[in-house]
Parts: sequence; C-alpha cells; structure tokens
Amino acid sequence: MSIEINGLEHVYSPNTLFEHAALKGIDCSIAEGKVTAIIGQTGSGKSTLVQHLNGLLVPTGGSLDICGFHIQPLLKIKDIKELRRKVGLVFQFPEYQLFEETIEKDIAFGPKNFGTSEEDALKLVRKVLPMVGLDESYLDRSPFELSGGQKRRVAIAGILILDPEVLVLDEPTAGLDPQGAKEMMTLFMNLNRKLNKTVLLVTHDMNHVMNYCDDVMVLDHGKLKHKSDVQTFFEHPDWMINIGIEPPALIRLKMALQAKGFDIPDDVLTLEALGNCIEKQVKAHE
Ligand SMILES: Nc1ncnc2c1ncn2[C@@H]1O[C@H](COP(=O)(O)OP(=O)(O)OP(=O)(O)O)[C@@H](O)[C@H]1O
Repeated sequence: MSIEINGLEHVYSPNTLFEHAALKGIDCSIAEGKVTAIIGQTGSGKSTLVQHLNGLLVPTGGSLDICGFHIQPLLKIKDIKELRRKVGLVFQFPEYQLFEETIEKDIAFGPKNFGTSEEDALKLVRKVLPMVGLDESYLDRSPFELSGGQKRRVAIAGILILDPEVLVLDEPTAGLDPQGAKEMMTLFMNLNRKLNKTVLLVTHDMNHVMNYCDDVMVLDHGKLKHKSDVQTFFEHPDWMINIGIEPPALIRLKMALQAKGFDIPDDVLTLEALGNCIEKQVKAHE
C-alpha cells in the first residue's frame, strides 16, 4: 500500500508569538517497496514531515494515509501503538535511546511491550540480530560498551524486531565514518530488497541518494519542490543547485566537462559511462 499525503500542513506553536509554518501543503504518493530519499536544505521540513508518518506529530492541515491509518487534524489516532509498530522511525543517533543492561534485553523490549512472552521475544532477538550484522556473542554485553556503529545496529534491531512495514530513517549515517556509513546503507538496502520493506531516508548525502535510492523528494521551505525517480533527478542538476544543494562529485565532474565543450548526454550517470563517453570523443579527435 502506498503512502498518500494530501495537502499536509504543520504549524508549530500556532496562534502564539512563536508560530512557524514548517510544512505548507505537501501532496504526494510514496511508492510501496521502494527506497525514497527525502532531501532539502536544513530547516526545509524533512524531520517534521517524517514525524507525521508514525503519529509523533499530527498535521495541523491536510491528511495522510499510511498502513491503513488515516491521519488528519483533531482526529485521535485509534491505535497509535500499532501505527508505531508498522512504521518504524529511526532517529538521528538512535543509540541514545538504548537503556537496558544487556543487548538482548534492549532488543526484546518492543515485543515484550506488545505482550509477546519472554521466551518468544528472546527467539525473535536471535532472528533479528544477523539482519543487523551482529551475532549472538553480543547478547549478554552492555549496549554501552559498544562502538557508535554497533550501538546503532542494536537500536535498529529493536525496531526491526517489530517487523515494521515501513522503515523511516532520519539521517541514519550521521556521525559514522565512510566505511560505517556504507555498511549502514547496505544494511538498509538489504532490508528493502530482501524483506521488501518500504524505506524512507532523510539525508544530506547526495551520493547515498544516487547509489542506494529509487525515488527522491526535494523539500524547500516546507513545500515539495520536486519528486521523481533518482535517474530523472540527477539528469537535472539545476534542481539541486537552485535550492542550494551541492550535486555529487560525479555530476560536478560531468558539468565541468560539459562546460569545457565535451558532449555528454544528461543520462550519463556512472563513472564508467562518463569514461566511455570521454574516450569516444577523444578518439574521434585523434
Ligand atoms: N519543535 C519545534 N518548534 C518550533 N519550530 C520547529 C520545531 N521543530 C522544528 N521547527 C522548525 O521547523 C522548520 C523545519 O524543521 P525540520 O527539523 O523539519 O527541518 P529539517 O529539514 O529536518 O532540518 P535539518 O536538515 O537541519 O534536520 C525549521 O525552521 C525549524 O526551526
């Protein structure tokens, strides 16, 4: 089931001195089973938008439909716990939410909270650990003795154990080194490709958008500026530049070569294709 967003508005602190319209009428449909990037400059409304998806924020105007829930202003969400099970939201630095004394207990917390027996919850923990690239040797360890990247895996396991349909990731690679970020992105892609989870990824990293996402939504000052598949998006670098986002290195290289007179079609979006294109033109001049 796709996620339908209709005229979504969010005003913080309405009717006060601090009133601020963060979302100004977002309309879009987000495809099921795909990885959709949500990008935009800082303050454009990305986090505000995704917090509506699991009921953390309620719209002040418009509505959204997600996983069988219809969410609109002043309408109490009937089973918010179930919505939060179906839509797993991973915040920036999720490791700060770990609190139990062992990793096993931390990951088992969610299902136990939903009434699963201790025994079944611990079985689920063992099932979910390899999904985040950890093994059973971690179970008895304290979450606090792990590295930042490992802690983040434990926090993500605590969300995956509830088998969400939609996984919303708000800057999940913030603060990780390039290798850690790559591993984290590979983990999410596997969840999408192997388990068919719909993934929404808030990111500032255009290389991640290019390498791992299917679709992209661009927010600008609380409005949806563009929505397209990733290929179309990177064929139009002006869409990024016009709202102050720097295109990834490959696109900048392509633009620099185009400016030097090389004839490079817009749909050339890999290093290999770019190399072939240049090679052909250099050979033609020899
Ligand atoms: N709790 C709040 N109260 C008032 N204004 C807020 C609140 N949270 C966010 N805002 C404002 O709403 C706007 C959108 O914020 P939001 O956090 O959604 O942006 P963002 O695109 O996620 O930014 P970033 O990339 O920096 O995380 C910003 O102007 C922000 O200052």
